[in-house]
Amino acid sequence: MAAAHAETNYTFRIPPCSRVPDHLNSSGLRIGYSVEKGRAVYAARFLEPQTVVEISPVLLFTSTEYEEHGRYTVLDHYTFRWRDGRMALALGLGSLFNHSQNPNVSYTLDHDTDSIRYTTTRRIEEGEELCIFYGHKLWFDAADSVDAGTLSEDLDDGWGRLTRVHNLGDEISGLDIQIAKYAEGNPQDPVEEEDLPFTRIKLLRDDDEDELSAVRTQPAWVADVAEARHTATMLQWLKKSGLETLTMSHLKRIRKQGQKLTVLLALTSECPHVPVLPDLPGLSDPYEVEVPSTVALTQMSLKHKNTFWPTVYAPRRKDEVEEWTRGRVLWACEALKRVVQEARDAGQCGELPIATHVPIPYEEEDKDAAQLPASFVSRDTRTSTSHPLRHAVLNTIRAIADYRASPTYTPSTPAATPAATSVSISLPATTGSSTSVAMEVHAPRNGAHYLLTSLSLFTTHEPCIMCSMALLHSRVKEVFYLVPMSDTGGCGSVTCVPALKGVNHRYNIVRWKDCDRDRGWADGEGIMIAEDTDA
Ligand SMILES: C[S@@+](CC[C@H](N)C(=O)[O-])C[C@H]1O[C@@H](n2cnc3c(N)ncnc32)[C@H](O)[C@@H]1O
Repeated sequence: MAAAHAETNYTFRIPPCSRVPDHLNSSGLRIGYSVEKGRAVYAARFLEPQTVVEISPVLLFTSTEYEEHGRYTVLDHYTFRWRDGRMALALGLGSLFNHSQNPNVSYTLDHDTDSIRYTTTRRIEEGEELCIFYGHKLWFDAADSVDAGTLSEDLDDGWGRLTRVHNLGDEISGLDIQIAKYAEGNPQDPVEEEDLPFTRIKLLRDDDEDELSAVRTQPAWVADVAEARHTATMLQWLKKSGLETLTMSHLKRIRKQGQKLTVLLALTSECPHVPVLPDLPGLSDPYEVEVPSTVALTQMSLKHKNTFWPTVYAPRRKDEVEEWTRGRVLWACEALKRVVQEARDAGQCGELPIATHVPIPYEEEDKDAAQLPASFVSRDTRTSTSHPLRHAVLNTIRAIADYRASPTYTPSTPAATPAATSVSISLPATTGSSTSVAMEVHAPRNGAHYLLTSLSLFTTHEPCIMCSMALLHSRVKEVFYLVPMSDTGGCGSVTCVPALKGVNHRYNIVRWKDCDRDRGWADGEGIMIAEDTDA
């Protein structure tokens, strides 16, 4: 929704409240009146998130008709850019949704049925106004946003301003709405489970660290104490020394190996220099050992971690849900947007419109563990390579393994570069020419580690059973997908591979909401494939 032309030469008046009809649609929306905005759509009752609240048929104008007439009329405040340069006027309630910087309704242009579908993006209370997002370049002073004018002038934030909104195939998608929503506010703020744009099908089980190879460690300073009676003195000294920090709270202070007692002094990351110790008989010089980076969540993980250093055991409460912050949700929305773009491009090049993306992890802990200085994007290349196994997921797994395992590869940008730098890496042709690596160099790569441990994989379509199994073997941390594949999916539809009995690894599965075939907004993204395709 946006005025197509800034130079409209008529006066638009906000209709007076006496003109508001008594109207209630079957989803519980009514027309009301707001002094600043004119007519508006309100919730007559509580509405669940992801509810389709209105489907408006549209009246279409040809581009000539619109250019010659429509744009000089009040229609210019109400029309949406449709296909082939046509303009659409939403009938029903569709034309009465006002604009908000924090919309609670997303909309999808349905070119097959010539209609626009409006869906709530969050829980809406009775009496609340329902608003959509018109774009950043507004032609009026928005009542609920002081920043809107500044944005339209100064900020190219990916919406591409109004013209982008109007371009064919670039309609405001559900993802754009979500990105705009989570870009606002404090990135540290937690997001309620029900407000997340996705559903977590399978949470990471606490046995994710059950393998010894998955234990993440870091160096720490320790010292041996010759006599047991001196450990208490050392602990008292430590408290006063300033070496102890909260980040050590998952580690016990003393390790006993046979008769040998060792005291944990400090994490090397927090105390780069050799600590100066008190003058105590039999105390060794400080030396470094590897200690676990995190608390032990399971008994098995505790056993493994204790082989490095005695660790605190803190199992999660049953059904405890991992918390998501606004920043992390934004990270996920942007990663998904990237993968949708890649799939759409692939489709336009004659490939199946399926793509995968492994971004640099959001959490610092995962960043450290994964040591992935590059984000990886792959598309399905079965068509161009005439190879049945060139699925997007397999191409990504292959690309990351090749990149990490190659002993000869040296990033063209030195690893010591202080700021993140984008460079391109050529990958072996066997993965298909479409695998690209957007490399942001932050750290030296880990040449020995070819798995996807600690990494999140985003994919447009639910992976097939083969790919779901490959992801399991690759030890991926979590898989996000947009389109469920009811006939072929191995992450919840036909079967749930990581939940099968006997598998030696489990990963989280996260499914985007409202993306069902023929119903959800993903349907309008140009990436739909036959349901019996293995994605
Ligand atoms: C599609 S119409 C929405 C319905 C309109 N309020 C009416 O009464 O017909 C778009 C117009 O509504 C008004 N409008 C929409 N959102 C607004 C907002 N946040 N603040 C002020 N006016 C708004 C602007 O005048 C805009 O040109």
